[in-house]
Amino acid sequence: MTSQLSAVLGAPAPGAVPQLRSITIQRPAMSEHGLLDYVIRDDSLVWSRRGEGTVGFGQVARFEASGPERFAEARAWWDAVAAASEVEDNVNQAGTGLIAYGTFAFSFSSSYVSRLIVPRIVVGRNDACSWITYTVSDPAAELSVEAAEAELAALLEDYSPEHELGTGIDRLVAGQISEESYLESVRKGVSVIESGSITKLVLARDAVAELGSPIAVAQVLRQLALRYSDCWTYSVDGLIGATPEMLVRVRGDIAEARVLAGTLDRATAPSGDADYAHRMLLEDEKQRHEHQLAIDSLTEQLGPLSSGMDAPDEPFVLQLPNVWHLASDVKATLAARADGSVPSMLDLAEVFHPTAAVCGTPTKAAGVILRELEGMDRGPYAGPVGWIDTRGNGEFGIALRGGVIESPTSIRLYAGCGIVAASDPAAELAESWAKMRPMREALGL
Ligand SMILES: C=C(O[C@H]1C=CC=C(C(=O)O)[C@@H]1O)C(=O)O
Repeated sequence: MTSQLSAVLGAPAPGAVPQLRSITIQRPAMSEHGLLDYVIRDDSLVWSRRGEGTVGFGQVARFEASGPERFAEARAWWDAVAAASEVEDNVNQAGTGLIAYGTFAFSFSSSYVSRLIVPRIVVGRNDACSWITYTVSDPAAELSVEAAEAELAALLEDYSPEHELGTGIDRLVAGQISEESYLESVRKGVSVIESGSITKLVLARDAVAELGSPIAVAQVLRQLALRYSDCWTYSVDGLIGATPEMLVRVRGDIAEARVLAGTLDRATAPSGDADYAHRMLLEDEKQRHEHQLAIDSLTEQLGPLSSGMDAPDEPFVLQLPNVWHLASDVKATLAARADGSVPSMLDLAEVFHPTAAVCGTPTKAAGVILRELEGMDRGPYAGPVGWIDTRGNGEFGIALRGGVIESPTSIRLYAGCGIVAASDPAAELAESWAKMRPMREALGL
C-alpha cells in the first residue's frame, strides 16, 4: 500500500512508524470464560489460556519483515513505535497499554511474511483484573473509553458471518507431503542420525482441510480454548491453533518456558492401565532422550542470559485431551546487560527459535537436513506466535497444533515429530495424526 493510499484509508503503511495514542482502563471483572464471549468475530486477534489473555480488534499499525533479520527488524520497529506513541495506561500490568500480536516464519528463507499487528481495541483479562485498551493513529480521533466501548459494541453486534452457505462437504486432503513421503523422510532421517552427524531431527508434514462452507474461525477458537485449556489458543492474521508449548514468557526480569518433547497418543492407550503414560513416557529411554535434548538446547541458550535458572531434573507428564507429553517448566532471572536493560521478548524469541522440539540437535545441522528432507516451506508453523507490550513483557508460544487459513473454506494443518535413532516411521506418522486431531475435531473433520 502506498503511503498516499494508506493516509486516505487512515492506516499507516506496513513498516512506517506511526504515532499512536492509546488509553487503557480497568473494566468490571469477567467470569472465568468471560474472555471467550469476545471471541465472536472470525477476524479477531486472540491469545488465551485458562480464561486469561487478550482479544484484539482492528489494526492501527502493522509491521512486516522477511529473511534472517526479521526479529531484529521487528524489535527496532516496535521500539520506535513505543518511543513515538503516547500511552495512558491506568492498569499497568503485563499486556496492558500498547500491545502487538506477532507471528514469525519458521525459516529465514520462508516466503511467509513475519508480522506484528497493533490492534485498535484490546479486551484483556488476567487473574487480578479485566481491562480495555483503545488505540488510535489519527491525531484527530477521540480517545476515550466511551468511544472504545461504543466501537467494541458495534463490532460485536453487527457481526453475522455466513457460515451456513456452501456445499456442506468437508474433507481432509493430502498436503505437500503425503503419508508415503513422510514415512520415507523419517526413514532417511533415522539413517542420517545413525550416521552420527545429528542426534535429533523434527520432521513435519501438512494436510489441507477443505470445508464445504466458510471456516467458523471464532467457533473453532472457542472450542480449542475450552477443550485444550492447558494450551495457549492463538489467532493472528489467519494463523490459528492451540499450542501446548511456550517458547518464552517474560514478566519483568523473569523468563519462563515450557519445553515439550516426547509424545504418547491417548486414543490408542489401553483402558484401565493407570501407569501407562508414566511407563511409556517417564520410563522410556527413547522418549527421555528426545526430551533431554530439548531441555539441554534451551538451558544452554538461556544460561548465558540469566543470573539464575530453575530447570527441573525430572520432566512431568502433561495430559492433553489428545496426547500425553513429557514436559518441563524452566524459569530464569534475566541478567542485566551492560546498559542495565534485560533482553527483550523479541531478543529472547530470536535466541530460542528454533528449539530442539521443532528443529533438532544440533540446531544448525538439523535445520539444513530438515529443509532437505521435508522440502516444504513451513510458513509460520513451528515459529513464534504471541504478543508483546512496550514494557518488555510478552508471551511467544510455538505455533503448533494449528494451521494457516488459505481461503475462506480451506486451512493447511501441520504437525511434526521428533525423530531419534530409535524412531519407528509408522509410529511417527500415527503421532503426527494425533497432533492434528485437535484442529480436525474443532473443524468437525
Ligand atoms: C513438532 C510438534 O510437536 C513437538 C512438541 C512436542 C512434542 C513433540 C514430539 O514428541 O515429537 C514435538 O517435538 C508438533 O506438534 O507439530
